[in-house]
Amino acid sequence: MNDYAIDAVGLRCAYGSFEAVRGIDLQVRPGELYALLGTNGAGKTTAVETLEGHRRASAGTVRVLGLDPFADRALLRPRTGIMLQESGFAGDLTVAETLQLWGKVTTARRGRLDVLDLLDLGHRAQVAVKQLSGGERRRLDLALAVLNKPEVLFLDEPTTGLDPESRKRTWEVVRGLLVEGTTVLLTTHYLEEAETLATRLSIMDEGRISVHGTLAEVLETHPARIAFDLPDGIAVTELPALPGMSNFANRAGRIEMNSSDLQQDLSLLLGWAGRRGVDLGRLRAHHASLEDVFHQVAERTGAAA
Ligand SMILES: Nc1ncnc2c1ncn2[C@@H]1O[C@H](COP(=O)(O)OP(=O)(O)OP(=O)(O)O)[C@@H](O)[C@H]1O
Repeated sequence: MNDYAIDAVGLRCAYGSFEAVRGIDLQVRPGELYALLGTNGAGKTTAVETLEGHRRASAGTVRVLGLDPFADRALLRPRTGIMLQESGFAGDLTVAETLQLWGKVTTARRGRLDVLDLLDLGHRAQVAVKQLSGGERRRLDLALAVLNKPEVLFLDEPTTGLDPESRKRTWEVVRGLLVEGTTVLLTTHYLEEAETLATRLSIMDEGRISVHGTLAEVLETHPARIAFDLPDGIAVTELPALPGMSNFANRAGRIEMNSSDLQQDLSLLLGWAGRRGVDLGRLRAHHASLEDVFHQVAERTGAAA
């Protein structure tokens, strides 16, 4: 017995001879939001579907609230909420009817229309599902997923296709659930979403977890970046030696480099530019962002973001 709400060790999932998930460890603590990021086809959905109990792991152990999600599905399902990428609503039912139907299926404890108000859908309760906008459908998806006040909520790309306002509304709802103690496993392609909501995160690539930790831990392990335009009349060989520099590149006069000591390298560079009286055009210097880390993971295997 352990204290994790979700605990996967050495998880592997295969489609025939193709192994989509190649031995991942994933531990999510109660009440935290864990974001699973990854390149296209990295295996996120496959991993999450296994945690949801939709498919059996080909190797490794998986526990959700201490139960095996595949073998103990009947016990576990009422305690979890699942928002899939694609939902299959009956378009002719109204929003309220859809909610009532789903409430019966999941023996929802909440099971009433207040969840619609929570997601700003109260005024659409009597509208047929097929008449909802894309964003409203997504919000209805979330309403159904949280209807039974789940202890563990799986959100697979919950805000894809939503406008910024609806996305923020969704984040507020998710934050509210976290305050109530719900554990959330989120997959998303929006890095900002993970930065905003996640306690911890990991980045998957080709079936494996490449990077994991809190946002600060993930960023700490990656170098800062410096970029500027090579001043007119200056040769690359004249630039000062920077002790923390690596991955130096000259892209048609745009100089880019990593720096393991941003403050020191930047002060050396600016000191040199001052003495030479040259302008470092479009100078940019910044600590690693989640986007930088993501691109480095993707570049390692040439995967698309
Ligand atoms: N039913 C299936 N049969 C065979 N291969 C599959 C099946 N479903 C997914 N795959 C393959 O498994 C790999 C992982 O897919 P998965 O959908 O889990 O990745 P993902 O990280 O969720 O991708 P995306 O972010 O693009 O949705 C991909 O190479 C995909 O083509």
